[in-house]
Amino acid sequence: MQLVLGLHNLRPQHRGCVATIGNFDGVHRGHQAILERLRERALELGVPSCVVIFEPQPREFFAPETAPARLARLRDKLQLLADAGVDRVLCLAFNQRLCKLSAAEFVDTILVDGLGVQHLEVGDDFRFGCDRVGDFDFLQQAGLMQKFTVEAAQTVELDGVRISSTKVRDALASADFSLAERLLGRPFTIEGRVLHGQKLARQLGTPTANIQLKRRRAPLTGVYVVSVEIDGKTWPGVANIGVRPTVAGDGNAHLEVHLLDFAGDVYGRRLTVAFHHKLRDEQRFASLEALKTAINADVAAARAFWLGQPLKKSLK
Ligand SMILES: Cc1cc2nc3c(=O)[nH]c(=O)nc-3n(C[C@H](O)[C@H](O)[C@H](O)COP(=O)(O)O)c2cc1C
Ligand SMILES: Nc1ncnc2c1ncn2[C@@H]1O[C@H](COP(=O)(O)OP(=O)(O)OP(=O)(O)O)[C@@H](O)[C@H]1O
Repeated sequence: MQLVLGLHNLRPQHRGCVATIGNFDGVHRGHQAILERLRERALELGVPSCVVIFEPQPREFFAPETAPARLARLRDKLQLLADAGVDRVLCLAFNQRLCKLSAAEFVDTILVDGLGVQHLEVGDDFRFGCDRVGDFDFLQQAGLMQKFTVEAAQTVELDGVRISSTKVRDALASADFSLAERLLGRPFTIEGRVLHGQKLARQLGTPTANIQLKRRRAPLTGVYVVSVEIDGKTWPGVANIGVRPTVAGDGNAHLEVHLLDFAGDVYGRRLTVAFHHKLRDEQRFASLEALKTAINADVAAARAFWLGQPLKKSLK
């Protein structure tokens, strides 16, 4: 999959494609259906498929403090789009200039002049352009004039409710991991590289792998029963995701995993963590001793959870 960063990096050879536009946070089953249709259209027309995404996402630009935590980092989103067979991603900087483009300017500059789009695939609720005035009808009218076709993808629902990134976030916030899995079409996982921590965990009796989240906020916080994939092998574990109030961290979200039956060095390795069950909220303890007692209880609860439960071999 080819990644084009910014409109200015589009070249004449990039013109001619089928495209879709959106945040695609988490690449859930609704997104997957659009991507599937996009792939079919690309094959029919003999042109590449292109997904237009924004960085930051529009809500993060307009309201950075209240925008929801992302389900996946940009790197993971690109991997998921590549896995869905997308040929090209155009990642546009969402800034003052872009957000002021009218719907007509957006179509002319990005879709027609930039991408030479032949077919557009969007959800029926898709809105774009300054003040979100552009919609499906607007695109269809523009397509008639500028010679591209537009199709509204059928809404994908689960139990009568439209699947959305928001619904996945709600499922994670209420620790309903089986619902999250049904919305995503795969288990919810967080992937990252293991960094060196403050080396306090050893003193607490439970060594932990500190996974770099590279984001300020995570879509879930608390203590969880997890499984962890390392080099294709899956291990049971218990994890804390949060700001670690007892040891006064840097204010950023951290993910720390204690692997139940693993003895070895994981520094620098990439781990994939799948969440199965919430044990409790993160707490500020009065002493390290109290934190240690709580962690020991978490480990015991995680062992009890895994007793008699088969570990899924692969998280993908
Ligand atoms: C299962 C588990 C539960 C945890 N629960 C909390 C908690 O409730 N509150 C908190 O401040 N830190 C919690 N922590 C994080 C510890 O504060 C952290 O592991 C410790 O500070 C060691 O950090 P280090 O790995 O950077 O040395 C938890 C860690 C684990 C593994
Ligand atoms: N359940 C769905 N069925 C069909 N199309 C969808 C569905 N969800 C999103 N889409 C379409 O996928 C494209 C990208 O969607 P986008 O990620 O911007 O929104 P979303 O998933 O609804 O997220 P949010 O909850 O943050 O609004 C848009 O064209 C959107 O209309």
